Amino acid sequence: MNIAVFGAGYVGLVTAVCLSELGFRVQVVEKDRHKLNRLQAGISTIYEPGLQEMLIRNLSEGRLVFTENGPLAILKAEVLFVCVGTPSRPDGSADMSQIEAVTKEIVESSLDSGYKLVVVKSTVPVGTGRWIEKMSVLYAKGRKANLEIASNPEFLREGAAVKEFMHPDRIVVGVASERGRTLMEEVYRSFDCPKLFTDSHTAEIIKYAANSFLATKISYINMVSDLCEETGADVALVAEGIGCDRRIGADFLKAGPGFGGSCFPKDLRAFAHVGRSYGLNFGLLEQVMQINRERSQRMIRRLREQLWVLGGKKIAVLGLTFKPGTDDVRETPAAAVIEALLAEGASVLATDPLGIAGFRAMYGNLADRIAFAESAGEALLGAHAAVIVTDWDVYRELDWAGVKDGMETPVLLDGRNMLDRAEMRRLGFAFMAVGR
Ligand SMILES: NC(=O)C1=CN([C@@H]2O[C@H](COP(=O)(O)OP(=O)(O)OC[C@H]3O[C@@H](n4cnc5c(N)ncnc54)[C@H](O)[C@@H]3O)[C@@H](O)[C@H]2O)C=CC1
Ligand SMILES: O=C(O)[C@H]1O[C@H](OP(=O)(O)OP(=O)(O)OC[C@H]2O[C@@H](n3ccc(=O)[nH]c3=O)[C@H](O)[C@@H]2O)[C@H](O)[C@@H](O)[C@@H]1O
Repeated sequence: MNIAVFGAGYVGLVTAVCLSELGFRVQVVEKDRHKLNRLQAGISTIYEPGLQEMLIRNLSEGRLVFTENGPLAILKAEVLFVCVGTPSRPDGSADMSQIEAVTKEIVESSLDSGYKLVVVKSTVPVGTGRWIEKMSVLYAKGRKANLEIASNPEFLREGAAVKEFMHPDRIVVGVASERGRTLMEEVYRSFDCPKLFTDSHTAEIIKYAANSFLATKISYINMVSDLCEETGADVALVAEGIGCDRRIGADFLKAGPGFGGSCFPKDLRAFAHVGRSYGLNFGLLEQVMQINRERSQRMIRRLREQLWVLGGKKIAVLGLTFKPGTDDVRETPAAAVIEALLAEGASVLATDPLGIAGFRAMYGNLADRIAFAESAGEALLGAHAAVIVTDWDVYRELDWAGVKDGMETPVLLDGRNMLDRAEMRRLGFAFMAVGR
C-alpha cells in the first residue's frame, strides 16, 4: 500500500517511520525546508528512543521518502495521513489553517483521480471531518475529488512515541464507508489491541476527551496534594490508596509542578472552547486549567517557607523540559516557575540534560534574564535553593551529599517527589517534597 503523510512533526514522523517499518511505502510531505534537508540526510529532527535507527533503515531500504512535492505524493498514495499542527489561537480555539492548507493541496492534486482515504491524525475539534468535506467541494470548483475523510486520533506520548505507536492501548478510527474501514483495517492489521470503529464526530471527541480526562486527573491530585501539604498527609500514599481502585487507576496521579507540553494545555483550551461554542458548561475544564496555572505560585510559597526572602537569592532550577525523556519545552511548567522566581527578585540558574537550546529558542525574553548551567552540580554551586521541575534520572543519581556543601544554603524543593525524603534530610538538606 502507498501511503502519504503530511507533516513530519512528532506525530507525522513517528507515524511515517513506523508504517514504513511495517512494510508500507511511505512518502512524507514536509514544508519546512530545514527539517526536510535533515530528514532526507537521515537525521531525525526529534529525540525519540529507537526512531533514529528505524529512520535510517527504512530510508536506505527505499520504503520511506521525504519530499516537499505534495502533488506527486498525493498522486501515488491511496491513504493520506494528515499530521500537521493544530496550535492554539489567542481565544483558545484550535487554529485549523494548516489542516485547511493541506485540504486544499489534496483536493487540487486529486481532481478526477481514483478514490483516496484522507485520514486526520492531528488533534482536531469535532466537526473537522465535515469541514474538510465541505471545503473539498469548494476547492474542486465543480469537478470531482473522490475523497473520503476519516478520523484516526493519535494517543502516543512523547519520549515513548515509537513504543506507543507500535503497541497502543487502542486504535480509534472514525470512518463511514466499508471501503474506508477495510483500508484502515489493512493499515493496522498487525496491531494486537482493541480497535474501535466509530463515526468521525465520535472519534474526534474521543481524542479531546481522553487528553482532558488525563489532565483532570493531574489537577485533581494536585488539588488534593495541597491539602496533604497543609495537614501533614502524604499525597503519594493518597494516590496509591485511590489508584488501587481499578475504577480510578494508578496512572496520571503524580502530584507536581503541573502538566505542560504541546498537547494537554492546548487541547484543554480547545475542548473548553468547543463546549462554550455549543453553549455548554465546560467550567470543569476551566478549573482544571486554573489549578494548573496556580502550581508555580505554590512552589514559590514553599520556597519562602524555608528561605524567608527570595529577593536577591540564587535559585537553581533543575529541569526545563515538560517531562523527562524529551527535548520538548513547549508550555513547560519550568517557564512559569522561572517567571515567578524572577518576579520575586531571585536570580535563576537553570539546567537540563536536553532542553537548554530549545528553551533559549522558545523563551528568548525569559532566557535572557537567567543563566544556564551545563550540569546540576554547576547549577547548585552557590545556590540558596534548588527546585526540581523535571524528574530526569540524572537528578535521582546526583551525588547530593557532594553538591550540598557547595550550596549557600542547602534548601531543596523536590517538585516531582523523586528523591528519598529521609535520606535527603539525613544528608542535611532542608528538604521539601510536593504534597507530603
Ligand atoms: N506531539 C505529540 O505528542 C502529539 C501530537 N498530537 C497532535 O498531532 C498534531 C501534530 O502535532 P506535532 O507532530 O506535535 O506537531 P509539529 O508542529 O511538531 O509538526 C507539524 C509539522 O507539519 C508541518 N506542516 C505544516 N503545514 C504543512 C503542510 N501544508 N504540508 C506539509 N507539512 C506541513 C510543519 O512544518 C511541522 O513539521 C497536532 O494536532 C497535535 O495536537 C497528537 C498526539 C500526540
Ligand atoms: O495528545 C498528545 O499530544 C498526547 O498528550 C499526552 O502526552 P505527552 O504530552 O507527551 O505527555 P504526558 O506523559 O501525558 O505528560 C503530560 C504532562 O503531564 C505531567 N504529568 C503526567 C502524569 C502525572 O501523573 N503527573 C503529571 O504532572 C507531565 O509531567 C507532563 O508535563 C498524552 O499522554 C498522550 O496520550 C497524547 O497523545
